[in-house]
Amino acid sequence: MGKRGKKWSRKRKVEECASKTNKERKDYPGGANDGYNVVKMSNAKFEAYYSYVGLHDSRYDAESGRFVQCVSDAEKHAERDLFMSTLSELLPASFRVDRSLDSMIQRKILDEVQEFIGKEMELDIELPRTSLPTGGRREILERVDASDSNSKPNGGTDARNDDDYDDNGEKEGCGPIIVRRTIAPAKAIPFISSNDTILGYQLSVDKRTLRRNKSLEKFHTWLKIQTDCGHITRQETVSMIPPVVLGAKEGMSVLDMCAAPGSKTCQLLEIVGGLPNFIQQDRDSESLEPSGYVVANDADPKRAYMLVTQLRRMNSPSVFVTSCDGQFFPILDEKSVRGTEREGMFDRVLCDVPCSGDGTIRKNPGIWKHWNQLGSLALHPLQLSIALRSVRVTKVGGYIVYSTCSMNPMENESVVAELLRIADGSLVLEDPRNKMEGLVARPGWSTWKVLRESKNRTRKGMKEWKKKNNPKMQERRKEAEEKRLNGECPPPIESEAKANENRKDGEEDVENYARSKYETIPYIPPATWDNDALSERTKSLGFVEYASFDEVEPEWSKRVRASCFPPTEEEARKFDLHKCLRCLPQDMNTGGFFVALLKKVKPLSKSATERMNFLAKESRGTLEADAHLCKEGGVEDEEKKSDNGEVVFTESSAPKANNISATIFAKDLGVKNEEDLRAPNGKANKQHNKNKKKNDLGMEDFIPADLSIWPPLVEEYGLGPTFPKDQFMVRASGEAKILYFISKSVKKDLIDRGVQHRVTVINSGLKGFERCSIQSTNVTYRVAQEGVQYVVPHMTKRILSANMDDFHSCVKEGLIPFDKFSESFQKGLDELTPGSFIVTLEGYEKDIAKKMYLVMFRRAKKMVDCFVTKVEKEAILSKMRALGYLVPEVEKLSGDNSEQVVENGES
Ligand SMILES: C[S@@+](CC[C@H](N)C(=O)[O-])C[C@H]1O[C@@H](n2cnc3c(N)ncnc32)[C@H](O)[C@@H]1O
Repeated sequence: MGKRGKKWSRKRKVEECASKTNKERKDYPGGANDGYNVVKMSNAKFEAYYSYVGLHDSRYDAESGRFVQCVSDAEKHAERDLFMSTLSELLPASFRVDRSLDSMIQRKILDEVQEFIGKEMELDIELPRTSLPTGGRREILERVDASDSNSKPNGGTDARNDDDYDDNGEKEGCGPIIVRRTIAPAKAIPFISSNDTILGYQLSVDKRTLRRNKSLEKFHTWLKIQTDCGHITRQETVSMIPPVVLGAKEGMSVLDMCAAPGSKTCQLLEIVGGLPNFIQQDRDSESLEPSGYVVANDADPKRAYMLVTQLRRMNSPSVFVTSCDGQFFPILDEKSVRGTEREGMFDRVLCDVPCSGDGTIRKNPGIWKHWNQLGSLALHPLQLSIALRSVRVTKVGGYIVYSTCSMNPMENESVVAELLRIADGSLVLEDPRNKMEGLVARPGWSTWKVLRESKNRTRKGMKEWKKKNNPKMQERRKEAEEKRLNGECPPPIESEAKANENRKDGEEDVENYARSKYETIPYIPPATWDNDALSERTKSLGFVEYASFDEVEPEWSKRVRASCFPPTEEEARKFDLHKCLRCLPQDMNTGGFFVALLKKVKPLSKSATERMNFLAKESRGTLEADAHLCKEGGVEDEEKKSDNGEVVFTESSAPKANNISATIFAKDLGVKNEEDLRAPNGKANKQHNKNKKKNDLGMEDFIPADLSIWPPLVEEYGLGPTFPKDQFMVRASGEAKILYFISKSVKKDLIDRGVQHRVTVINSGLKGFERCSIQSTNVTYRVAQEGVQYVVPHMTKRILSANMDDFHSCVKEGLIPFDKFSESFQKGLDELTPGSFIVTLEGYEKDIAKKMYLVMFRRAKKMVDCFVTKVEKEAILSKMRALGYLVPEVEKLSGDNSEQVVENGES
C-alpha cells in the first residue's frame, strides 16, 4: 500500500474513533441506551484533591450575600454535596443578544425574548441518568420539588441513603427521570448588559432538553434563526465574564490571544468593532467604519479557521484572524513606527489560555475519566509564558484579563502570582466585581497546597503497565523464566534485575491507577474534614505533597516549579489575590471559571522580558524559539548579559546569541546577510514577501490588492473619490478571487506595520468584491453581499431603490421576471445593462447599520437574480419585520444562485 493508502486508513481510524465518541455522546446522561457507556460522574482523585486543597472550605451565605468560611464538618459536607450534585446536572444553556445591533432590531429581539422568558410554562424536564457518587439525584429532585422558582438554593443538603445505590454509585433500576415543572424558560444575566438593557439570558434547561422538549419547540426554532442571523450568540454564562471584565470600549485595539472557537471574540467585536447605534443617515464617510478592531489569534490553525466561520456572522471589517503561538506573538511597539518609547500596541488583551478545563466537566463529562493533577502542573509554564507575552504587547495603561475554565490553583492563582512577581510593579491586580452586577464569584486564594501525582500514574506509566501485562508478553516472560530455571539461558545482569524489582513496585501502583482511572472507584466522602485525614486520603491515592520548592525532588523540579508555590506572606499582602474571581458551578448553576484583571502601569523591565523569552524558549526549544523571535525583527542592538555574565537570549540578540538558528532562519527567508533579519520592515521582510508567496500553513500571503484592478470597477459602479482602494486585500499570486475590505484602523495598525509577514493571517475583513466576469464588458468583479454596506456609500451607478413590496420580492423569489415588480422599479431595471447591481430599501439607502441592501444580477433576458444566501435573507426578513413590514413568520426562501448564473455562462 502506498503512502496514500496508509494516510487514508489512518484517516478512517480517526473517523471511526470520532463516531465512537459521538455514540458516547449520544448515550451521555439521559441517553435512551440503558446502562451503555453511561459516563460515571465520579473520580476519586479529583474529589480527594479538591477536598484537600480547600475547595469546600467556604460557602455562600444567602442572607448576607457573602462567602463565609465553613466552620463545621457538616457545613463542609453540605458544600461538597452541593458542588458534586451541581456537577452531575446538565449545564443550562445561555445566550446573549448582540449589543452592536441596530437599536430598533435589538428592541424587537428583546421583546421576543420577553415572550419566552417572561411567562411561566409547564415543562417536562429530563434529569440526567447518572451515577452519583453521593448526594445527587434524589437530592436534586427534592430540591426541584421544594422550589417554586427556578433559583438554585445554596446551603445544606440531606445525605443520601446508600442502600438505594449500587457499588458504582448508581441508583438501582433507575432510568431517565422526567419531572414536570412550571417555570419560565430563562432568566436574565444582569452583568451582560449595555446602556442599562440586559442582553444576557440563562435558560432553565440544558441544550439537549431545549432541542427535544415539545413545549420549547417554538423557542428553539426562534433561537436557531436568530443565531444564524447573527442577532444572538449562544454562549455559556461564565464564558461571557472575561470580555465584560476586560472593559473594552468602542474604538479600542484588542487582542484575543487564544481565541478559538471564538465566542469571547464575538463579544469583544460587538463592543469595539460593531457599528455604533448612533450612525445615522447624515454621517460622513469617515464614520462609516468601526474605529476599533480585534485581532483573534489561536496557535492551532484548524481552530483559527473555526474562528473565521464564527466571526463571519458578525459582518465586521475590523477583525484580523491570525494563527501564531501566543508565546511569540509579534511585538509591534509604537516606537517601531513613530520613534517614541511607548511599549505595546493593544489597549486590551484577553488571555484565555489553554487549560485542563475541569470547570467544563458538566458539558465535557470525559474529564471525569481523564482528570489528573499532572496535567495542570504541565500547563502552568505555558500559561505563564502566554500571559507574559500578553502583558508585553499591551500598552502601558491598558488591561489584560487572564482566564481559565479550570478550578485548579496551579493554573490560576499561582500563574497570576508569578506574573505579578515577574512584573515587579509593572502590573496591578484589580477587582472587577463592581462592574459585574449580579455576579456571584468567590475571592481568589492567597495560599494553597502543592501536590503532584506519583510518576507511575502518568499516561506513560499506564502504557508501560499495559505493555507489561500484555498476555503474549507475559507468556514469553514465563517461557524465559522457565528456561532460566532450567539453566538454558543466563540470569539477568544485576542492574536489570534491580530495574525489574523497581518496576514490580511501580506495577502495583499502576494497577491501582488503572483501577481508579478506568473503572472509576466510587469516592467515599471524607469521614472527617480533619487536615491529617484528608492528607492521608490524598496520599493513599498517590498524591505527594510539598511544603516548599526545596522539598521537590530534582527529577520533578521541571514539573513542580517554584512558581507553583503560594506567595510569601509579604507578597500575599502586596498581590491581593483575593481580587481574582473564582466562579464555582454551584454558585450560579454554571461551569467553573477563573478570571483575573491586571492593569499594566509601566513597561516591563529587561529582566521580565528576558524571563518571558526564556519561558518561550524552554517550551518550544531553542532553535524554534530563536527563529520565531528573530522573525519579529529585533529592535535593540545590544547583546544582553545576565548577572553572571552569560549571554541571555532576547529578541534583538537572537541572531547573535545563536548563530546557527539565525543562519537557518536566514536561509528559510532567502536572506544572505543575517543582519538583515534584524531590520524591522527591512530587507528580511521584503525578501520574505517575495520568496514566500505561501506561508508555513500553505496559505498564500495576505497582501494589499494591486491598484491596477480598479479602473474598470470604478467605471462600472461609479466608485467615487472617497472609495478606499487601499483598504482592499487579496491572497498573493494570480488573479484574486476575492477582494477583502478591511477597516482603516486594521490597515493602519496592522497591515502598515507588516504584521501579515510575521504571523499567519487566516482571514481579515469582509468580502467586498468577488470575481465574476460579465460578458461583453471588461468588468471582472461584482460586489459581494458580505461587505456591501461599505461599498454602496461610494457607488454612484447601478443602485436601484425599491419599495417594501419590490424589496420583499427580491428577497423571496429566485429568478424573477421584470413584470413581477412595480412599474417604477421595472423602469430602473430596463435602464440597466446586464451585470451586477444593488437594490436598497427605500428610506434606508444610506443607513449602513441596518444593511438593507441586496446584491442582484440583471440577466440579458428580462430577469433578475438575487446573490444573497438563505441565512442572510433570513436576517433581512427579520429586520423587515422589525421595521413594521408584515412578512410572514415562515417564508419559503430560495437560496443564492450566483453559482448557477456563472455556470449558465451569462456572467
Ligand atoms: C480555552 S481555549 C480558548 C477559548 C476561547 N477564548 C473562547 O472563548 O472561545 C484555549 C485555546 O488556546 C489555543 N492555544 C493553545 N496553545 C496556544 C498557544 N501557545 N498560543 C495561542 N493559543 C493557544 C487552543 O488551540 C485553544 O483554542
